[in-house]
Amino acid sequence: MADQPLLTADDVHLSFGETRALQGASLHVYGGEVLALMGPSGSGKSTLLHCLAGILTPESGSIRYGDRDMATMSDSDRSTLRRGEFGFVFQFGQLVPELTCQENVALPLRLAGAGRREAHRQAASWLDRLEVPDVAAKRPGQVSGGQGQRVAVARALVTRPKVIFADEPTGALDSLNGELVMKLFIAAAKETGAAVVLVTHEPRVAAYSDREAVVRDGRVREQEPAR
Ligand SMILES: Nc1ncnc2c1ncn2[C@@H]1O[C@H](COP(=O)(O)OP(=O)(O)OP(=O)(O)O)[C@@H](O)[C@H]1O
Repeated sequence: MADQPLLTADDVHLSFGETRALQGASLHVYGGEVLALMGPSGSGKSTLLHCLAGILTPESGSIRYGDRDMATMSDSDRSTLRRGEFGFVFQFGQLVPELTCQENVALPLRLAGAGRREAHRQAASWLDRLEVPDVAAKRPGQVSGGQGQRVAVARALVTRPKVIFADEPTGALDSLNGELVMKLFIAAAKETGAAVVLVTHEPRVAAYSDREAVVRDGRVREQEPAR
């Protein structure tokens, strides 16, 4: 694991109207680790994940990626960062319904400039690793929730991102496939030095992580990294 954090949240505050979702949340995420964000429903886990990913901007406090302050980046720099260096597995609406599952997985590579043939070859290989090669030609509406979730995981990993953000990535999966997805996240962290930040309610899933951080009332209590 790297010495310097890859991502740092420092005293982050964010409200939705009267709801104070984050009230001084601080967190460090290191390259090469799988970090599980746990905590009660409504405690601010997803909001924190969205702030770390540069999707939401805190009202106060800072989010740094390496030595860059996300708040001072332009919208277009933030989207370039998200597209080029981050991978996402979110609960809802992540696959493009008009594209086949293989085209969905190939899409981030195509957006990054890869040729069609190469993008499709890599997409097929990731669908194999996620053990859903048979859904390649189907559209997301024609596959089960669990298959769709594995396609979304393949799409997040295909570009070998530096940070993978996952919100309940195993929620629609049975325990065997949940385990498969967690092992692929761990492999991504260990092979490429990626950081994996995942929100989960399941202690069984968190048990695969290197470290846990508990979010409660918009604040974080994080385990010390093992050194
Ligand atoms: N877009 C929004 N508009 C209004 N309130 C929101 C919005 N997003 C989150 N909230 C509120 O902010 C608080 C924190 O929500 P958040 O989704 O971060 O919690 P969570 O810990 O991820 O919850 P869960 O485990 O149930 O997914 C909650 O009270 C929630 O209702």
